[in-house]
Amino acid sequence: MPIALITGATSGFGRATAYRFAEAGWSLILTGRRSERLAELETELGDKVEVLTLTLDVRDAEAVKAAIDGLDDAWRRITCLVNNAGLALALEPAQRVDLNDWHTMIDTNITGLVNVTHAALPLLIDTGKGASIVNIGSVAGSYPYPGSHVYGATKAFVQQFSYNLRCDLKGSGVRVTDVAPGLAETEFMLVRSKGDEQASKQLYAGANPLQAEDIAAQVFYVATLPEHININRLEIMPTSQSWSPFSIERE
Ligand SMILES: NC(=O)C1=CN([C@@H]2O[C@H](COP(=O)(O)OP(=O)(O)OC[C@H]3O[C@@H](n4cnc5c(N)ncnc54)[C@H](OP(=O)(O)O)[C@@H]3O)[C@@H](O)[C@H]2O)C=CC1
Ligand SMILES: O=CCS(=O)(=O)O
Repeated sequence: MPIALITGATSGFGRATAYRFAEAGWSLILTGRRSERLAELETELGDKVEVLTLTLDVRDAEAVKAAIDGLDDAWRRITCLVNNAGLALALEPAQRVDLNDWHTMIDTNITGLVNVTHAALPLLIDTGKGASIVNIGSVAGSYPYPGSHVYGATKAFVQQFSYNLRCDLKGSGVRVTDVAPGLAETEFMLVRSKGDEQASKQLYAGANPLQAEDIAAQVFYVATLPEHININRLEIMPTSQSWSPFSIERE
């Protein structure tokens, strides 16, 4: 069975993606920081498919490398890497943000993603044709909005890194896709608001947002296309979400 390595599998898109690949019988390497949630996933999915869980903080380059280098032969033929672990922090405008929040987003969404990619690339290249890297970007990487500051910038990195990887992976058979969702109901806003359940409920209320399963279906779709097809970028919004006019400050 093909193997998917999914980062941030303990919640939201990552968790739903684990379920989607399990439905198709894939073997799963599931990672996240919360070991108890990983253990739950192993219990829930382990009787259906092969599951290996790795408690990992993607920001820790050495730990990521040790975990991936240390995979047994049976787990090394990775067909799909889903770089999903990530977060937004801070709802304030840039001039009022705690600098630590910016660093956490950069360390997780950029450094974490490149840590995992760097460690997994040799394995994906060994797998060759049909292998893929699915990076979870965001509409925030393409369109500015107030309060997006470093979060949107990290997702712009994800998009460009995905395109640039394609250039270097030419001839290897490994595909790369930037999946860029818009408003989606997960623990994302709970994390962004630092635990404010009311703020999270309010954001999604009446908006008919994307659900984690909607994104999982798209990730599975791009990873299972015929091997000669590479979707470069897939941008997905709920129908309820669109753009506003430019904002003009008048005298
Ligand atoms: N929901 C949305 O509206 C959108 C989200 N996204 C992106 O989708 C991705 C998934 O977010 P979503 O499912 O919504 O949010 P969730 O908060 O539900 O899930 C985030 C996941 O990332 C993991 N994670 C966070 N930091 C780290 C870390 N340092 N090391 C390892 N794992 C980490 C968490 O696991 P744990 O805490 O156990 O480590 C968790 O499993 C993110 O990259 C996010 O930016 C993109 C567009 C829209
Ligand atoms: O990445 C998340 C989507 S949004 O909140 O920036 O629209």
